[in-house]
Amino acid sequence: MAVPNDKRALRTAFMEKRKAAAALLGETAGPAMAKLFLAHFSPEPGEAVAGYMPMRNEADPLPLLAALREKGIATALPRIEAREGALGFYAWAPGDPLIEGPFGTKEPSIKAAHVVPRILIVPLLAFDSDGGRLGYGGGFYDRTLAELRLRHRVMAVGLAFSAQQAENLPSEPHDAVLDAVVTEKAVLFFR
Ligand SMILES: Nc1nc2c(c(=O)[nH]1)N(C=O)[C@@H](CNc1ccc(C(=O)N[C@@H](CCC(=O)O)C(=O)O)cc1)CN2
Ligand SMILES: Nc1ncnc2c1ncn2[C@@H]1O[C@H](COP(=O)(O)OP(=O)(O)OP(=O)(O)O)[C@@H](O)[C@H]1O
Repeated sequence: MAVPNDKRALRTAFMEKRKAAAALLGETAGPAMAKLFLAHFSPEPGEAVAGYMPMRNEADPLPLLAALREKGIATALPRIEAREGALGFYAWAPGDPLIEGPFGTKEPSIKAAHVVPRILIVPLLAFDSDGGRLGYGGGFYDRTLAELRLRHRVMAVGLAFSAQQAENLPSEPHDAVLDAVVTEKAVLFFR
């Protein structure tokens, strides 16, 4: 099935909004988001938190990953294991080596240990007040959250600039919903 036209136009529009917000807020946003996350979520040691390596003006989760690591919480990054599949997660902390992955991503080394995360920090282009999420269109997080949610409770926490909030994103049956979003200003809970 073709990608709905409105999703494509929204991707272009929110790529621009995210770029402007990143330029405006600079390096202050990542630490502000880390502080807000830690004020609302308290992962237990043993509950791994998955983040991502920021690309193309995405909100920066590295200050948060570093803070979690200091508290003794295991942190991980995704690896694209199959184009049509779910992401795999592998142990990684700021400073650990990275290798080039598909689509311009950077991934943990092949020696990193496999991790099953309970909290996922999710990258996005846009979110809405129902927890709807727009990504790059690969469907990776939709498939990953659907698969993980069959097995155990997961918290999917979007990380975004407040300027990435959309009115009403188009929603398709396969779209996985976010539990919360952390911006530089607030934490929003959706379910
Ligand atoms: N930082 C980060 N890491 C991530 C994601 C992400 O959104 N952000 N992903 C989230 O899923 C996965 C990677 N998925 C991606 C999917 C598509 C493109 C991409 O550049 N797509 C092209 C179109 C390519 C095509 O049509 O073949 C584009 O948007 O121009 C990038 C990453 C896993 N790692
Ligand atoms: N649970 C699923 N099972 C099989 N295919 C899926 C599933 N979820 C998504 N897809 C596929 O992924 C495609 C892209 O989905 P969508 O446009 O919602 O991506 P996205 O959420 O914006 O991207 P991403 O999650 O990679 O950031 C869909 O058209 C569909 O073919």
